[in-house]
Amino acid sequence: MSQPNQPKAFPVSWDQFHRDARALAWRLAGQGHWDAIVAITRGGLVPAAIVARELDIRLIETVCVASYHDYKSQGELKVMKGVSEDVIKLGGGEGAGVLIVDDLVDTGKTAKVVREMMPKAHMATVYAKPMGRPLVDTFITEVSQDTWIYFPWDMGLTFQPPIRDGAA
Ligand SMILES: O=P(O)(O)OC[C@H]1O[C@H](OP(=O)(O)OP(=O)(O)O)[C@H](O)[C@@H]1O
Ligand code: HPA
Ligand SMILES: [Mg+2]
Repeated sequence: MSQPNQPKAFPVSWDQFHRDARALAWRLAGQGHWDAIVAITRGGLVPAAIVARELDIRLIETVCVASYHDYKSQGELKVMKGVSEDVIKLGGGEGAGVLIVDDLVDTGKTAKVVREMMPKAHMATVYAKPMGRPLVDTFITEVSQDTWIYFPWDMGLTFQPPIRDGAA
């Protein structure tokens, strides 16, 4: 289940993800008001929907970034769609009043590219690893750098052999 270069696994159920994303919304609610959310696709779409519902934010934009092209290694980072100028200018420019949402920050590469587009925006993720943590303003749970987070939309139920049959 773990990635070859990340020996520890942190599987997250839908239930757990919903709880953690809602906890993120609670934390954000005490920190101000946002005019819009920019969701970093695709992983950021799910927490963005939950945070938008909790904070009653109706203006949702996407920034389409892909950094991992397979399940084994980090590929080139590609920005496939940027953020509209209208959203960047909302709170006076440079992303002021904008909340950027992603599922997690790992190396921080994705967050860095998006932050450069909106230096005054607030960056929020549900999970964070130590390398990327300095790039995030608000997050809920930190896991170690050698942990791979398994999101519920990437998983399915599988049969588990009984322990007495030799399961590890
Ligand atoms: O901090 P980093 O090392 O840049 O990694 C974090 C990013 O990697 C994953 O996205 P990915 O590009 O795999 O695409 P996805 O959201 O479509 O799964 C994750 O959803 C973050 O956006
Ligand atoms: O730990 C992770 N889990 C899922 N996707 C990711 N993309 C970067 N790091 C991770
Ligand atoms: Mg992503």
